Amino acid sequence: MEMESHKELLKEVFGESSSDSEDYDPPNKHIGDPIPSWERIEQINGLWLCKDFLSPQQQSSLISSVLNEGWFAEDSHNQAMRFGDLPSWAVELSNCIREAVLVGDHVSDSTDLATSNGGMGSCLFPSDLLWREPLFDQLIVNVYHPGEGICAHVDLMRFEDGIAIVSLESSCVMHFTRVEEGSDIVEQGEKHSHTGKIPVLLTSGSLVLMSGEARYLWKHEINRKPGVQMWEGEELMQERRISITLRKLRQVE
Ligand SMILES: O=C(O)CCC(=O)C(=O)O
Ligand SMILES: [Fe+2]
Repeated sequence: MEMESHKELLKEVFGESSSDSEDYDPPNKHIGDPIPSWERIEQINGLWLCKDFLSPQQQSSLISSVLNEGWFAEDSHNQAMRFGDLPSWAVELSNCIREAVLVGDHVSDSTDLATSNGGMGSCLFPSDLLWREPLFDQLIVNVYHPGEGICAHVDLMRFEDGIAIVSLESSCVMHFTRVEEGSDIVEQGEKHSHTGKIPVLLTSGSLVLMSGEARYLWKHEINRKPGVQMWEGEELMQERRISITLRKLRQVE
């Protein structure tokens, strides 16, 4: 049933697949099987990645919607921010995110039983965040040209917990570093690189969810300077990258 509703929702959001697309089978996807698979970044509680969130068709349609807004008509414009009522494609994207969490939940529950001790990190997206209305009311679209990235930061406290990032076009590596690196919190056991940076590969169509520790205790950055964007021993090709970040403004008391 849930699978059906997800399918219906995707159809509603991105339209019925056109007849000429019937012979097109996106890689790693089975037709009629849109259940998203969630990957937990094990070193970072509250950080989840859904690599197959958007099909290639959905990605193209989303890129068109974004570019049709006309926000990036001039080359010097590389960021657009919207508050409150979001464009319909962003509302639809939010709905898809909620649905992907609901449908994917079961997958993560079963893996968690085997791989985690049931701590905070095992929760894909806390239900109080998932059911708030609206789920998101702030949107940032970033367009990155080759060489451009974003410095290490924790998102501003004016935003609530629960942040989503959808990636489009060029893949990139986002690095996560603990806030107060070098303080007394030392992980037992497994050692990571001496920099303590955790790399996460963001491919086109992927969705990242950050909540809890991932949102508050880790900085994230994208450094696209030559030689930095390495994945599995290879440097990633850098062309244009578009990201869509969705957040909720904190209520001011
Ligand atoms: O472009 C991205 O993937 C991340 C953007 C981001 O971290 C931000 O706008 O706060
Ligand atoms: Fe950010």
